[in-house]
Amino acid sequence: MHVHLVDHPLLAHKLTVLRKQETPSMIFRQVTEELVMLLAYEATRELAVDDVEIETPVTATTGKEIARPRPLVVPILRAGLGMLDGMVRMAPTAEVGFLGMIRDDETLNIVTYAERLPKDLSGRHVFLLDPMLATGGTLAEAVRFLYERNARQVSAICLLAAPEGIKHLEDNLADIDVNLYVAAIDERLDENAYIVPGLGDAGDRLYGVAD
Ligand SMILES: O=P(O)(O)OC[C@H]1O[C@H](OP(=O)(O)OP(=O)(O)O)[C@H](O)[C@@H]1O
Ligand SMILES: O=c1cc[nH]c(=O)[nH]1
Ligand SMILES: [Mg+2]
Repeated sequence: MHVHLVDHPLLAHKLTVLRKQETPSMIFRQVTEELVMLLAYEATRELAVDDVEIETPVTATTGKEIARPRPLVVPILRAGLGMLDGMVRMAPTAEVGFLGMIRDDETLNIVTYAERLPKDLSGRHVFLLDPMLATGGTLAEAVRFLYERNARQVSAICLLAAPEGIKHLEDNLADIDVNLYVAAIDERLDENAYIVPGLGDAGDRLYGVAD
């Protein structure tokens, strides 16, 4: 796995807004989108492009377009949904698939409760979106799911990661080539497997407290 810690003053500032407990959901959603746009700029650096012949008002020339097959963006519901709009604004030719996964906060077991993805992901660059990489259980399952559908170019974009989660991915996805883009790697997990200092429950902060 290749870990890309994207170190930039704008990311650091916006992440601090998300961390503050008094930041309301409306601002949290807006700033999440902005953060994703900045991370997407780095995460899409290796996207393939094709030459395309175009006419400017002045002359004929050769431009570039994102190559086909189209990239696939996959937010992991629920919290990953908060990252979707920012990502597709940056990658306008991308298609979107969905994975619904929830971590049982007591057992830490991962349940996949929804899936809407192409059956065959051969040749596609897939971008997984999830703000939080805590134990790494969710992301490891999501990457494995994509791999089993023949995805061989997988990039995961997360806002925050815990060192324990990165280690879990390294240990469990040693056979898969994954690029991980994060805005910060925090100190550790607490006894409830929440990221410290973190930002709390990303899904709840985006959308309100779930039952
Ligand atoms: O690395 P892990 O220990 O697996 O934890 C991270 C997962 O927890 C959060 O989702 P959650 O399960 O709370 O679902 P939600 O998005 O519906 O709130 C987060 O968005 C990740 O998907
Ligand atoms: O800190 C954490 C850990 C898991 N899920 C979250 O939303 N936040
Ligand atoms: Mg949650």
